[in-house]
Amino acid sequence: MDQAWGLKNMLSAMVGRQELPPAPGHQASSLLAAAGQPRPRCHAITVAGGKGGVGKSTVAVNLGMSLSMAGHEVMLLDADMGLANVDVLLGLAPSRHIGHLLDGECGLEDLLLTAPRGLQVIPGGSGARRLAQLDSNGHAAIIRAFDELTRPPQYLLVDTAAGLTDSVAMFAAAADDVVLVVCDEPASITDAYALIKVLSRDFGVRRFRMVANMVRNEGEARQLHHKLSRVSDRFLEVVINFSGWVPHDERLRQAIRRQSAVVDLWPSSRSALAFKQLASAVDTWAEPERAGHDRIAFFGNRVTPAAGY
Ligand SMILES: Nc1ncnc2c1ncn2[C@@H]1O[C@H](COP(=O)(O)OP(=O)(O)OP(=O)(O)O)[C@@H](O)[C@H]1O
Repeated sequence: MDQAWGLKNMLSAMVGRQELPPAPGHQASSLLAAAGQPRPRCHAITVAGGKGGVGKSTVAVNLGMSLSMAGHEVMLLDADMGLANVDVLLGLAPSRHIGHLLDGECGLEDLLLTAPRGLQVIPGGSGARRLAQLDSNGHAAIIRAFDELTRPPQYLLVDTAAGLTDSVAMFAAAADDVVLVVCDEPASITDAYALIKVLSRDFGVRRFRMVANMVRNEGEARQLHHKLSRVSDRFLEVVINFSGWVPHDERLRQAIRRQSAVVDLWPSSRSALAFKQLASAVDTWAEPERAGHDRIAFFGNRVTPAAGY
C-alpha cells in the first residue's frame, strides 16, 4: 500500500477529537480553556526539506534562536526522532527525551531544556529505534501534548527528519507554516518537489515557504526558487513563497564544531545576519487562525473565544 495514502486514511479516521489518543503526561491542562481565557498566540512552523544535509536543523536552530533573541518565547521540537541532533548542535545534555513523554513518565514541560538566548528545546532522543519507527498514534500524541502546555510559546519550530516519511508528513500537516530548506543541488530540488507533491495532494498543504541555504547571493537564491516554483506551478496547486536565503558561511561550520549556534557565537557573521532577517520576515507572517480545526494540528485545541470558549 502507498505509505502516504495509508497515513492519509488513518488521519481521516482519527479526525474526530474523541478518537485521538490522549496526550501523554496529561495534567490539568485545558484549565485555561475551561476557565474561559483565550490562550496567547502560538505559531507552529515545521522545517522540512526532503533531502538530508540541506541544513534543516541548522535553519531550525538558528531561526529559533533569532526569534528568541528578538524577544519572542520560542520552543524547538527535535522531531528527527531516534536520530535527533539539535541537543548536540547546541551542546545540551538531555536526561530525558520524547520517548519518556510517550511512555507517560513525564509531561512535555519536564522535557524542556533551556539553550542560550532563552531558546527552549524539546529533545527527540537518539539511538532509539522505537522512536524512529513511531506510528501515527505516536505522532498524534506528541502533537496533542502541546495542547497541555500551561504556557504555550509564541513560536514552535519543528525540525524534521530527512526523507518523505509519515513522521515528516504528519508534523508538516500539523503546522501553520511549512518552511522548505532547499540548496542548489538537483537532488535537493527534486526531493523538495516530491515533498510538496505529497503534502499538497494527500494532506491539503497549499502554501510553502522556501528558504535557500548555502547559496552565494540573493540572485542564486531567487533562481532556486524560480526552478522549484516553475515546476510546482505547472503540476500542483500550491503557492511557494520565497522567504529568504542563508549564505554558505564558514563561520557557521565553525560554530557547529563548537556546538553553538552561529547567531549566538558570531551575531555579526553573514549567516547570522541572514537568520536575523529571516526571523524578521517570519514575524510578519499572518497569525494562525485556530477556530474550527478539522485536522491534527499543533495547538489545535486552542480555539478562539468566539468559537466556544
Ligand atoms: N549556510 C551554511 N553554510 C555552511 N555550511 C552549512 C550551512 N548550512 C548547513 N551547513 C553544513 O551542512 C551540514 C548539514 O546541516 P544540517 O545538519 O543542518 O542538515 P539537515 O538537513 O538537518 O541534515 P539531516 O537531514 O541529515 O538531519 C552542517 O553540519 C553544516 O556543516
